[in-house]
Amino acid sequence: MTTKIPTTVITGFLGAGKTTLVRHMLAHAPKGKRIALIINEFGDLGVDKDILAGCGDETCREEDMVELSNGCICCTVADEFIPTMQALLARPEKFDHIVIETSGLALPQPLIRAFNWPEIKAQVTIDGVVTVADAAALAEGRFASDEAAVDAQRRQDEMLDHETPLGELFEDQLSAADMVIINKTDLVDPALLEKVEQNIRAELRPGVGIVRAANGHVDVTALLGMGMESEGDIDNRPSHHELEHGGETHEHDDFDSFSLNLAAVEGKEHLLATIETAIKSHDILRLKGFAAIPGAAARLAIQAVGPRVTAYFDRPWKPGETRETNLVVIGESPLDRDAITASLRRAEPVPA
Ligand SMILES: Nc1nc2c(ncn2[C@@H]2O[C@H](COP(=O)(O)OP(=O)(O)OP(=O)(O)O)[C@@H](O)[C@H]2O)c(=O)[nH]1
Repeated sequence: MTTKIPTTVITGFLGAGKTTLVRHMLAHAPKGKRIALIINEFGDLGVDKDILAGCGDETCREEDMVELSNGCICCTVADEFIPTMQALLARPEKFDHIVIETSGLALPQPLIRAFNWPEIKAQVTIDGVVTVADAAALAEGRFASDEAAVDAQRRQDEMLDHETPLGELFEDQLSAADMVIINKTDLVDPALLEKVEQNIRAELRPGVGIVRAANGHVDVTALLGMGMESEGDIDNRPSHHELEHGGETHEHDDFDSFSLNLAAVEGKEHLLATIETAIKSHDILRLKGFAAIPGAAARLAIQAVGPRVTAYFDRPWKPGETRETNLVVIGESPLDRDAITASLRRAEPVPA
């Protein structure tokens, strides 16, 4: 009997901390364990892979990372995910574990179901589905922008089980979970955190564990080796989208993303302030990328989740690398691309 390779699926909304968790997992995985990583990202810049590849640990080998950037993994199961998995399994090097980071907008259910496809079923199994929840976003009510209005509407219309696209997607991600990590606990006070946890618990299947964390710091040995074989239990993990739209493709047309290149920026503080203003003036859910700061020998990684903008120099520029600023912007459709672009271009130096 061949032993199947365990695969951990990491899901969770945009900016919840999936990449941060993966980085922690790779850094703290048992020595000698070879882990392959499949990264799927909404937006076409490949920021997550770049961040992970910059980690420098023996476990973050760039050749063990595969990027699926052609749309959300749940919509590209047949065309992209299965062939990618087959190619990974056909490699001469053997992996002990596979980790899949889905995009923040992915429905986990189609991906879980894919593990029942004969092409891969014989060789891999889902060790566990881990859903990362953003405690700060939940505490601030960012998933249901007007929860009271939605509830009032619900009371009037029993058929209306449709929340905001964000709320619905988040519930699909929770119902798929074998374990939920409530992340960003450092940003939320304990009483509110308790409420967040209660709300999450109400959406989970019985018995699903909840772990609280900051910066994805969880016990990695508990995370790898859950042995859930989740693909066998897919019918118990309902998805709003699948129930309401049958087998129709999930188009993600509720969300939009575009990337922007700035040849030069005036300076770090000015750039971050400009981004903050753009986020406040437009409905941007997520913004990330890398910036070339004048005079800096390292590139600046920029991360914005909702109103919170952070930045750090992640690695030195490589010799010959083009020093430029690339940002990806994600939000609910329709994004006013022209206005957001104009707003972000204020970070460029004013011509003399
Ligand atoms: N304060 C705080 N920030 C966090 C925590 N976890 C992650 N972050 C920050 O949140 C931002 C988003 O984290 P990521 O790990 O990139 O989130 P993600 O879920 O991979 O994002 P997408 O792939 O874009 O959906 C980064 O700036 C992280 O440093 C946490 O526990 N506390």
